[in-house]
Amino acid sequence: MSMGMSARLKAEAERFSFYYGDFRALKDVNLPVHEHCITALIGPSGCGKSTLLRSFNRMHDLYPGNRYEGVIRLYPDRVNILDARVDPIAVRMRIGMVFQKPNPFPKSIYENVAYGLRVRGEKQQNVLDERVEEALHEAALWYEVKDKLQSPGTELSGGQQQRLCIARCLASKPELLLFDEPTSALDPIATASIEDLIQKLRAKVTILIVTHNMQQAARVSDYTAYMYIGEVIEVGPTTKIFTRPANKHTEDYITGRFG
Ligand SMILES: Nc1ncnc2c1ncn2[C@@H]1O[C@H](COP(=O)(O)OP(=O)(O)OP(=O)(O)O)[C@@H](O)[C@H]1O
Repeated sequence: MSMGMSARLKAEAERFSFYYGDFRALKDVNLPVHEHCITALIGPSGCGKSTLLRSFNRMHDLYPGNRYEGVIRLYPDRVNILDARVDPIAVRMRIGMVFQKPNPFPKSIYENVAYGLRVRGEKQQNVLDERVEEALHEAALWYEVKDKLQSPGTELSGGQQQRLCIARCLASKPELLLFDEPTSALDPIATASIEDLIQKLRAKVTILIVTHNMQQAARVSDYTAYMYIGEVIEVGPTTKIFTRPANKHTEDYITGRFG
């Protein structure tokens, strides 16, 4: 087993289905998410990768007509985060999300990172300063921004903005981080630095990542789940999925015969 492998679960989807109105976008999905590992969701366009990822922090709650069925369990407390009694805001404190396009708030670098802490009621300046610096270090951005913390976050480069968004998530000390194609808007150099960062982050946090780039999945992830038309067809250690997939469909996709 490689460094990132762990037998412990951080989360899992169990017989999970999702509906946009009458349209069933996910069908009885089972997906283990191992603690301190990187799990990649791959599959052809429209197979449901983003829909599944967004379910993990109840993003679909924001639109009427959307419906979850089944279970998404978070460990160690085994709470079903889809339970109507569970507050989605509380879920999003434990499970952060980084989007495809960097989306810093129109605020200073400092305030972007301090945001989640302020929302939680943190008022002590020294605590805020410390957490902001720590999160910027963890996101490998501190040395680039330490002398301009009051500048607008939106004035950073694309790759820096993405690391700022990662720092914003990390400041709240999430247990699980969701990445939705986090490098698709970035150039190859910024992409490499984000990939490097994601790999380092798994020491602190569990990671679930959607990528349309198979090479990226092969490079960064410990586990890969192959999805097709709303189903998880196969999931396992990345090396196995890419060299000895059990399913013919997975093999055809991996070898580029379709998709
Ligand atoms: N808001 C929505 N309302 C209705 N259907 C939707 C909505 N968003 C997505 N879908 C449908 O759900 C299915 C899954 O879409 P999703 O975006 O999750 O796929 P994906 O694998 O992430 O695709 P891509 O790689 O192209 O981003 C598709 O058939 C899509 O058309």
